[in-house]
Amino acid sequence: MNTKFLDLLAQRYDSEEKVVTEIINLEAILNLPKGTEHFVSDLHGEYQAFQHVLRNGSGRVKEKITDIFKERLSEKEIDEFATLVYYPEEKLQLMKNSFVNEEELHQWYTEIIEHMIKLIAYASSKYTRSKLRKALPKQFVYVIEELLYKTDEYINKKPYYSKIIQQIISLGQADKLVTGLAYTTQKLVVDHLHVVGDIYDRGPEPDKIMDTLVNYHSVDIQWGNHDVLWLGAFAGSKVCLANIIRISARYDNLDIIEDVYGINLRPLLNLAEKYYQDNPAFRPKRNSEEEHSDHEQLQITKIHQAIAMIQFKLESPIIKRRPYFKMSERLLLEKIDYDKNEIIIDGTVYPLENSCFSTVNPEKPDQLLEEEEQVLDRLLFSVQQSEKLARHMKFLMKNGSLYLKYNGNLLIHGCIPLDEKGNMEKMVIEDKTYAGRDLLDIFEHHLRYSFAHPEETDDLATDMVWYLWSGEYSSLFGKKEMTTFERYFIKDKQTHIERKNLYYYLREKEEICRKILMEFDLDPDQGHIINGHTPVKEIDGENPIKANGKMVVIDGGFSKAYQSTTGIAGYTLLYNSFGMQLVAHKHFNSKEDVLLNGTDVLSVKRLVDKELERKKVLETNVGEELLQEVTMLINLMEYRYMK
Ligand SMILES: O=P(O)(O)OC[C@H]1O[C@](O)(COP(=O)(O)O)[C@@H](O)[C@@H]1O
Ligand SMILES: [Mn+2]
Repeated sequence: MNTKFLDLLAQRYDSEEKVVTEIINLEAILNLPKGTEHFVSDLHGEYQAFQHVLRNGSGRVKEKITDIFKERLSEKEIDEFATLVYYPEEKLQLMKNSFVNEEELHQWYTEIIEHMIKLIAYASSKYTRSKLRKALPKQFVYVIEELLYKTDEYINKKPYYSKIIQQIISLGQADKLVTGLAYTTQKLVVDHLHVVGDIYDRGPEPDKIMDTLVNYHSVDIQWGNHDVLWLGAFAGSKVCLANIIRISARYDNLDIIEDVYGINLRPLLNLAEKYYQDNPAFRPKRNSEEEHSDHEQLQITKIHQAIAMIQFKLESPIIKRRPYFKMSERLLLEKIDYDKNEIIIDGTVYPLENSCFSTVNPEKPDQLLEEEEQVLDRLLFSVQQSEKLARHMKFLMKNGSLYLKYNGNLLIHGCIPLDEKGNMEKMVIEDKTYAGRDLLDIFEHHLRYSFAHPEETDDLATDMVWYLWSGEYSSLFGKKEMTTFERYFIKDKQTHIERKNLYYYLREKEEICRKILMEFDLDPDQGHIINGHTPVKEIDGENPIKANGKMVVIDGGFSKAYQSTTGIAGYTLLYNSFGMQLVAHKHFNSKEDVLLNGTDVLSVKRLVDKELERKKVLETNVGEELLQEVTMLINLMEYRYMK
């Protein structure tokens, strides 16, 4: 081993004792049970529902409370306790209002603090003391540790402990302590979070989800097609930008663009007012609680049309300059007979309805009006100047990837494109052929390049980000075509169908999943593929656990817009040292409902896989890294202290 490196390391571990202590510490950690991984996907802006799942650890919090207190507390008391752990600030307020005098309140504080300490002792039993310390509220570390490590045999210390608690209460620190303990518990039940894509679009608060993730103790993200659309917009893709605004208008979420990210929509509105009228196909879907005035609704409808038409025009030049995208069938503006208001697709003539083509020049249908170009330039400038968006997008890049190999599993939002024989589908990009893992790697390479060069707007990397959104062999889209145009303008529903890649049928087969795992150098006996993206329709009897347990699909529809088709309100997955469990969540009403009624017994669990032997840190990704550290420290030991 490089002695220079060892000399550097010796600066940090500058005594024999320090090296020995660290080796012993790491070896001990390697033999602890692996931490709990929590998988969520397709959050689609549903911040409240996401918060709930995060705070209750997909049922883990209540499970732990029940384990310890089922003999001592009633079901109602367990519910109340759990709610306090999920939403400490609000629940404290409610509790405080429910007591008639201070004495009662103090009595309650005393009990609840003791209960919380017990809960934390239990929830942290598989962690080292040092890890637990890091999860404790800073200002109370000393006090909590005193309370945690008390042993009941020392009866003579009892007054000392109750004195500590009484002091905390009388010094007015109880609320802070309870709140801190609640958040510590949340951290302890889930060690690491995976978000398997689609944070953005449809729902009202993706920005708040991003803020939560930025502050979360340990998280990675596998980008979804919608996330990539936002990344693309920030990276300079005008067509991605048009798409995010179109979807925001469609779902009545323009305030995310305008108020949250501070992007000025005024120029777009002016253009929209000039060229568009009311149009039923472009009215926003009812999303928010608040009613719009007719005038506001009309404005959104006009913006929706203006940006949709810009989007369609922007697609053409990309399709033309990238023949290997094989999207020429999507040059729909050229297939329109503007006099007859019809379109010919695959030899069939379809009448167009709700058309709004007043900015289209039939001779050159993809030509943008000068005004449209100006609007786009200003929008792009505004997007790339938004500090908040920059913060969120950089985080998404830093913590995200197209796919992830983690503890033997393959996490990917969409698919690995396959052909009819189940082989990895090939795609030619600039005369080179890619398939399987190589294809995904080149996609990711282009996305990262595009993000690093936001000033380039028409290069291959930037076009490729749009391909990831809607191209046939995109691992995030995984369908033959995106029929957005047909959905707006053609009545015949046959034209709306988006044919899925064969992956979505073949993934039911175990041998296909094993083959994919091997393509990614994963052990097919141990590994699973974890997917999001396609809502699992429980309602129709679809099973989210496929291919003899090798494949788990966890898009159950956090997105309210999709809950009627799935019949549930989202799946999450838990993977701890005992195995993997799928949790199906029923509809989440509101935080208020949970606070007042404790309505939280909503999850149904299903076992995906049970470990024959409890899995240790040693067998995880983190374990691998720790092992390398141990090896380095042993080298240091030999080099420095054992000569
Ligand atoms: O439900 P909407 O708003 O019409 O969106 C439909 C579009 O969304 C997509 O399903 C992509 O979004 P998802 O990744 O959430 O599935 C497209 O395939 C489809 O064209
Ligand atoms: Mn998706």
